[in-house]
Amino acid sequence: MRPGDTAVSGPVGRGGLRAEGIRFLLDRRRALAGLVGWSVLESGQTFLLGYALARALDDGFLAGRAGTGLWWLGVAGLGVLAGAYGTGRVYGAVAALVEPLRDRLVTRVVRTGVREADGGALSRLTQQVEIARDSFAGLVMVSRSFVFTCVGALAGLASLAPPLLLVVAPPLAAGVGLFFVTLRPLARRQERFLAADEALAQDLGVVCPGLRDVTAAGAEDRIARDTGALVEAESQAARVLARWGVARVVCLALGGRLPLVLLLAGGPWLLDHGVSPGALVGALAYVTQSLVPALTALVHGLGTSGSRLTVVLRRLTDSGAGPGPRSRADERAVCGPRPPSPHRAGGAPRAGASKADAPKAEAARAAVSWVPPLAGASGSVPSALTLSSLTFAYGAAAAPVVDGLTLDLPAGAHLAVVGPSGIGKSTLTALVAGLLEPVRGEIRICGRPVPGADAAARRVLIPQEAYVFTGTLGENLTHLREDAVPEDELLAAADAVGLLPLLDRLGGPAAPVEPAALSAGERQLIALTRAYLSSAPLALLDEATSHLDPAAEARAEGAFAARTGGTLVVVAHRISSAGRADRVLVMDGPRTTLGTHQKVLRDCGLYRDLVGGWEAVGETSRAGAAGDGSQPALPLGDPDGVDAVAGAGLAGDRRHVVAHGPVGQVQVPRDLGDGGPLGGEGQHAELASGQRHLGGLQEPEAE
Ligand SMILES: Nc1ncnc2c1ncn2[C@@H]1O[C@H](COP(=O)(O)OP(=O)(O)OP(=O)(O)O)[C@@H](O)[C@H]1O
Repeated sequence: MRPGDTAVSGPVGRGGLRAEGIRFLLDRRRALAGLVGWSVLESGQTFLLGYALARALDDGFLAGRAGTGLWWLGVAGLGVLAGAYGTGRVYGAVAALVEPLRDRLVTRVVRTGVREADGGALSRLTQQVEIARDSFAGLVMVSRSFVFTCVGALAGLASLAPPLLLVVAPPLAAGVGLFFVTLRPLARRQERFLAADEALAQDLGVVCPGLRDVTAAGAEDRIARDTGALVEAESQAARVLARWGVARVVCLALGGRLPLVLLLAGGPWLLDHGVSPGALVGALAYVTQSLVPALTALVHGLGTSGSRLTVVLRRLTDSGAGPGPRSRADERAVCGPRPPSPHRAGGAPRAGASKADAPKAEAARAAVSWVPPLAGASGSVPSALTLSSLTFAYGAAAAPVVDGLTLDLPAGAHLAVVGPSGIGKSTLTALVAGLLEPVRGEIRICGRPVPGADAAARRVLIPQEAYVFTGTLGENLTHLREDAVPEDELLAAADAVGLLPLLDRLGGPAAPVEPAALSAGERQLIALTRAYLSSAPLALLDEATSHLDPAAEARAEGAFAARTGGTLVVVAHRISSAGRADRVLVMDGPRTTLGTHQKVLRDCGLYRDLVGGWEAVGETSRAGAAGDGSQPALPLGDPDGVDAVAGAGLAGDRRHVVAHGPVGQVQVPRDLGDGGPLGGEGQHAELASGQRHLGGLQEPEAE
């Protein structure tokens, strides 16, 4: 390493950066001299371009001496060859300047990376070093090219005819001057834009992988607000930058186009005042072939590479070369300081949560706070859930999945949604959760519209795939609560939902949880208990108990149904869920049937098919009652109402979830009672294949 290559230590400000840059260049005087030498050869080519063209016309072709004209053109050709050779050597000289810069920066970041033992930071920083090298090389090339092109062209103009210099030089100087005046404010705006872009990229890097969790936690409004603010900030920075970008156009027009216009418009006058036609053509060649391209490269190159280099160098030299931005920001050399993430404001990652999970967990942490049911004008308590002519389709030309659905659920109601697979049950819950917007109609939870400012606080959606993060069990369970949850409340919730055995086994609320070490059913129990503990009055269970055994499912649903002030909507995974609900909504394409289990059983053929057939009611009911004796059967034919079915479980269900008729064209025997004539293994297999057509209403797992 050379003496001047010692790594810089400590933060370096703007002034320090400039001084260090000058020192760096002074240390490389030889490389700079080589660069100048080869650039002179290049500028000789520029000089010859217009001069030889003027001579070829004036002394050759216009004077009737074609040989002389061709000779001068040959000279111009040789100039091009010499210039090309010079350009080739220029690259070598630029490399002699750029590579030491790269080595120096790499040394610095490797030291930092090794010291901090952070491989990721090291990789990002070395990537930024490459960006710095490329930007520096670009900067050297365009500024050098502009200077030597100007020297060659202006010398050529002066030697052809001094009036030409007077026409071209002033507007060129004005354009270049304006460019340098606007360079600093423009670079600052560019930096601001890059910083805003980086902040947005970092925010999206946290939010996007956790979108499912954000949705599950009902944090959409908050995330949309926070990320939206960053989008708006970037948009604002881009607009300001674009306004300043207009200055570049003015520079180019002034320095490049105006000389051309003046030469053409003033052509007759110039010709009358001693400028030869060849000299005028030579001047036009200088402007169009040399000055305009060089000025354009300078304006675009210096504007972009310059500010990029400044930003990257500051990032690399400031504060011991911190790790810098990730993701998209690295690719774009977007460096600026990282603003605090709005999602982290006021909330450090929970103790025990892994680094990887913390952002997800924070993103998912929704402000689900209790919103008391609003009293109407009359003082009456509004319905827990109201759907008015709700209509939704997945596309403008698509058939509606939900069509004119009207529904009113009082607080404390327990609704089961059933229907064939793909009929729209999850779509309905997504609409109620505010994840989809209706095409027509209205949704209200506790009297307030969905979507709406605080809609997410009034419902909690538990999807089939349960979200559990690395942390303590207690952190997982209280994730949706803003306030501290007393341990006895937590234990009571765990007991109600059926989590207590797992809680004991893991070692209590303070025990660490490793999501991958839990079964799918255990994860569902944790998610269910978390939702149970949340303050949201409406719980939406979208096949959220699919991995639980029937008894555990019954217990969890029962807990939600009994939750104080709680209203429950269950997309039924098993038909037994419908039996436990006080209302059943059967979705059958655009047709829907709503009522108590008994009423729907009477009125809806599809529901009868789903539960085993109206005709088989008495028989199956009896068979169910004689099942394992531990749980009452689904009372298909019992007109006394739904109360009797609470807790309907395995034995009854297994007899009833037998479809015949139109559902999925499944032809399954009606009676598969244990010990019956069709109760062998082969029939179980047949039933299992039939289940897949039963619209999410599945038979309990085969024993
Ligand atoms: N994002 C989407 N874009 C377009 N169509 C969709 C989308 N999501 C669902 N659908 C369609 O909407 C219909 C209803 O789907 P949905 O998931 O609501 O049914 P489901 O009753 O919940 O089904 P399952 O019981 O199998 O979960 C289906 O035909 C499905 O293909």
